[in-house]
Amino acid sequence: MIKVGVFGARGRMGAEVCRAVEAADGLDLVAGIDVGDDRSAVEGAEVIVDFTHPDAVMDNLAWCVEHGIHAVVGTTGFTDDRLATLREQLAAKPEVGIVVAANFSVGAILMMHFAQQAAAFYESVEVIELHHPGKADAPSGTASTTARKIAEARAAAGLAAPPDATVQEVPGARGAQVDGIRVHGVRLRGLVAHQEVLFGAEGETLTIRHDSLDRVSFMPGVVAAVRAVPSRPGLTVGIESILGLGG
Ligand SMILES: NC(=O)C1=CN([C@@H]2O[C@H](COP(=O)(O)OP(=O)(O)OC[C@H]3O[C@@H](n4cnc5c(N)ncnc54)[C@H](OP(=O)(O)O)[C@@H]3O)[C@@H](O)[C@H]2O)C=CC1
Ligand SMILES: O=C(O)C1=N[C@H](C(=O)O)C[C@H](O)C1
Repeated sequence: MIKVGVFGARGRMGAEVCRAVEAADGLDLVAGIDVGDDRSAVEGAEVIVDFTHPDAVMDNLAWCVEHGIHAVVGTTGFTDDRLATLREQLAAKPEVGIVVAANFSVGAILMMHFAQQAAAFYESVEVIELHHPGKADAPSGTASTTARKIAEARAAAGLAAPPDATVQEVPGARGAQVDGIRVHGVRLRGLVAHQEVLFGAEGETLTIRHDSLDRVSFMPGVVAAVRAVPSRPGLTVGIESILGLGG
């Protein structure tokens, strides 16, 4: 049995993770805590799952590493600087593993993988992410990750910047840019988590779309990461390698 604790247990994702851990063979939910709760409740855990807030997650992870507890992290907000900080902290505790992933749904991971493959073949590309209005951040972690993967693939293929007249009568009308890729965010009651990647070339377009219609879609990836992390010391970014997709 792997003993699991959950940070953010009363949140949208944390509550779903508690249910998934309780239902999963070989996992034992030690405790779920939220804002204001004492972390000592999860001290018996071997793995912590964190779905909290970008402002809280680094402190939570420093605590996990200090206590020698592995972590599976879905909370967004991971810049290169934050990942470098985690690597430094883990260097002092080489037996500890942390898996950080912007998205745990298998479909979203495939969507990013397919987008990366398509990127070299299209002059134009834009990313549209669509989420529930309670989302803490914009653009989504998934959209930023997708844009970075596309930018890397374009650079490797020697593509120039996408064509763009950059006319914006209203600032923001053309969205944000992540590594030179346009990213647009929609917040709409009724949505959960959705993304389209639009590619264009002379006379054709290709749209890759993924929809998480329910937060259960993230659970197989979370459970797989919880099972994998005790045998993966150090930092793992993304769950592609856990799912056997490489990366
Ligand atoms: N990687 C993935 O596949 C996915 C990632 N996410 C990400 O997960 C994060 C959470 O999303 P979501 O569940 O919708 O958000 P919610 O706001 O519903 O839940 C977050 C919970 O964490 C609590 N919390 C905040 N700080 C702490 C802390 N220091 N210790 C313990 N609990 C804390 C919040 O309490 P309070 O409300 O009192 O502040 C809240 O209950 C976001 O960054 C989101 O982008 C979401 C879906 C999938
Ligand atoms: O906040 C959310 O809901 C989600 N957050 C993650 C992100 O920012 O990419 C994953 C998914 O999009 C849902």
